[in-house]
Amino acid sequence: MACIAIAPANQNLCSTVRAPRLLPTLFVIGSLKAGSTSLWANLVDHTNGRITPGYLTHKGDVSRKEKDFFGDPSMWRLGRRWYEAIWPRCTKDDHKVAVDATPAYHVWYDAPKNMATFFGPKLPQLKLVWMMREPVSKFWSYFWELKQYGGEFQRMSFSQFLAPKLARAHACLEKDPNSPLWPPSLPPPFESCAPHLDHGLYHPQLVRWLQFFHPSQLLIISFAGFISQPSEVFHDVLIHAGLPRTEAKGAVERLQQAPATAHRKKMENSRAKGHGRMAAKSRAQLHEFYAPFIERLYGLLNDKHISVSPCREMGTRFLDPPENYSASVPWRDNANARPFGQVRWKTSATQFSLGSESAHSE
Ligand SMILES: Nc1ncnc2c1ncn2[C@@H]1O[C@H](COP(=O)(O)OS(=O)(=O)O)[C@@H](OP(=O)(O)O)[C@H]1O
Repeated sequence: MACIAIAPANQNLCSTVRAPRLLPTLFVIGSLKAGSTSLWANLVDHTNGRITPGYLTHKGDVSRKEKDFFGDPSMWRLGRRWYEAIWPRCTKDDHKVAVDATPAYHVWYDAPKNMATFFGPKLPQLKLVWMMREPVSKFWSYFWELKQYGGEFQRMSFSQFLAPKLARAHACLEKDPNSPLWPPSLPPPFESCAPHLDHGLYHPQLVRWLQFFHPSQLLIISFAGFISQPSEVFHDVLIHAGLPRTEAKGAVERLQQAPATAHRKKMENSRAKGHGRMAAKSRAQLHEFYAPFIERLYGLLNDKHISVSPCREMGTRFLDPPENYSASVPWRDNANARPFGQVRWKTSATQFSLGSESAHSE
């Protein structure tokens, strides 16, 4: 566990209003479709109440986990009092840690700035967790999530969904090959250059977060590592949140002993399972699109010495596509944990080693 910086003993952040509230110090800021529901459920289910999710808002069930406040401008407008009121009251000897797990935060350009405004000099006390998944399978997962919402996405095939977005992004890259393509609000001609695709552009997003947060406040989680070593990742997150080692150990034991219930399965939160796999051509196009951004991200993580959990994936190419890649099936081995310098991205359809295409492709 030596690669995870040990957080100072947990300090509560109580708001200054007359009936002070226990404000969150732990934030899961990303990524959409990268296991955040599962991690969040482990945090609130297996820490004996030590990690607390706060109250429901008008957004219903999902708001136990996701408060949305610092990202979505319509939520930010609700104001400080509104946010404070959705957390439990502070008690004298309260050792709880409140968690706001909003995986869309990393996509909102103003989220880190809003946090800085809200927390002021206490900002350095916050701990951020960012789960990162190889962006092509993440994009596929998000497509099936969008289909749940009905509307225009309901009738769309994956290639109909993808083609105009890629065309738009490539047009922007032709104008400037170094365009970050994010945020969507870049000035013309780079406005909305990569709709939906921009969720996987971790590099420019991380640059933005580092304008407000010290690298040691961040813990990146490898999605592949989360699946293969859930206990180790859980332990790292608890230590990052400031829990003492003895408590973290107890929580990990409870997680390991927990039965595989329907609740746990539900918390995996899959919409993509049962929908086959992405067509080889789309997959190759997406890999080609994301490859340079992922290279830049590896460079930034290494330059800033940002912790990655599980430890064995630190300094590795943990976001590369695995061999025998299938977008619909998360991999469970350690194929990705290769040293950072070793380039593995392959960018044309013919270079992929592909199994036979699923009958349900798209
Ligand atoms: N333990 C475990 N094993 C394998 N896969 C897992 C696990 N936990 C979460 N997942 C996968 O993570 C995807 C859901 O991520 P999120 O909960 O972050 O989604 S959301 O953004 O909050 O909607 C969703 O991915 P897809 O199945 O590809 O859609 C889940 O299957």
